Amino acid sequence: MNKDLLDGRLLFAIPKKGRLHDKCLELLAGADIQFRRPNRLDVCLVMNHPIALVFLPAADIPSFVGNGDVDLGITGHDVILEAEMQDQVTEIHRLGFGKCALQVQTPENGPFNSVEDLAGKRVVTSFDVIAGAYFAKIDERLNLTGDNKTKIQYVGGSVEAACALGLADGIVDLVESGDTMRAVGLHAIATVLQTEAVLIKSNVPHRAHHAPLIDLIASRIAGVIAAGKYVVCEYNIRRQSISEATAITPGRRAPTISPLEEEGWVAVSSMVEKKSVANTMDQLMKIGAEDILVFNLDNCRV
Ligand SMILES: Nc1ncnc2c1ncn2[C@@H]1O[C@H](COP(=O)(O)OP(=O)(O)OP(=O)(O)O)[C@@H](O)[C@H]1O
Ligand SMILES: O=P(O)(O)OC[C@H]1O[C@H](OP(=O)(O)OP(=O)(O)O)[C@H](O)[C@@H]1O
Ligand SMILES: [Mg+2]
Repeated sequence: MNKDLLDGRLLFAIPKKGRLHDKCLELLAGADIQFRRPNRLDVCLVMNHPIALVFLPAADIPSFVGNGDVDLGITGHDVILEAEMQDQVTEIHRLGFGKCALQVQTPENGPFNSVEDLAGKRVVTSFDVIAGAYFAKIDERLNLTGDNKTKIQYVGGSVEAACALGLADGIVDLVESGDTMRAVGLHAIATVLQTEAVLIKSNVPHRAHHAPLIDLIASRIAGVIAAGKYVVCEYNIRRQSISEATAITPGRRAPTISPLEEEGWVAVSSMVEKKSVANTMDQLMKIGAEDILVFNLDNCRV
């Protein structure tokens, strides 16, 4: 692509593959950021905004954003810390996907069942910066020095194979469902950190002229995230039960309450967190609510 085509455009980095890629495409669609990505091209122009999307490995995005090579990006909180870019980028929003934990794992029936047991031994990981700092503190606490310190070795992937191959006494790797860990006979002995996908912007000042567009994208993305988190719950209830109903469905500011044509009855409409809606409906039934309806949100600004 001709570099002039990118002039003046806000550069937005998106994971090109892996666990975060599909969710990012959904977010872009929800935020009405329209583009066509020609086969195998990693840079493409957005049709309805002065933006270019740059598709990069998730682990490279923190340094691209932190160094000001691109303005905005989506990646994991974990890889920002691993790239030591937390002071060069600002996390604008947590995005609610890519949630997992970075955990210290050892063979289930082995001799190392705490990080103190494992300290001084061989640890294999793709997160050698984070794991190195983590074990350095433990080594210091246990007065392990020189050759007795924990030996951290970097591998680029398939970390979980290291113990079975006899290359490691323990690993530090991501765990979501725990299926991978259990499948290879490992168990978690400590959690180093929790992570999820985040929207980040560069702290490099020469990109500041893009601030209004960054605010617009951030607000649209926040709307898409909130729309996935909430549903609208509507129901009818007797007027005398309004205060109980309001306690169960307080809404974000307050529920909308409108009179029904039938004397003594009102209709209530309120946003409710998706994850607790079944429980909310049970409670509404108990106070006599009728015709309880739940609607998904396509998009919102809240
Ligand atoms: N199992 C998982 N569940 C949830 N989020 C995850 C999981 N694995 C990784 N992530 C998140 O996604 C980010 C990118 O990891 P991912 O493994 O998808 O990228 P990749 O290694 O570039 O891709 P691939 O594994 O396909 O080569 C991680 O830094 C982490 O934030
Ligand atoms: O707890 P789980 O739900 O099993 O998820 C954890 C697995 O997901 C990631 O691997 P990924 O699929 O990205 O493969 P990779 O090891 O090749 O990066 C991570 O490295 C773990 O291996
Ligand atoms: Mg991976």
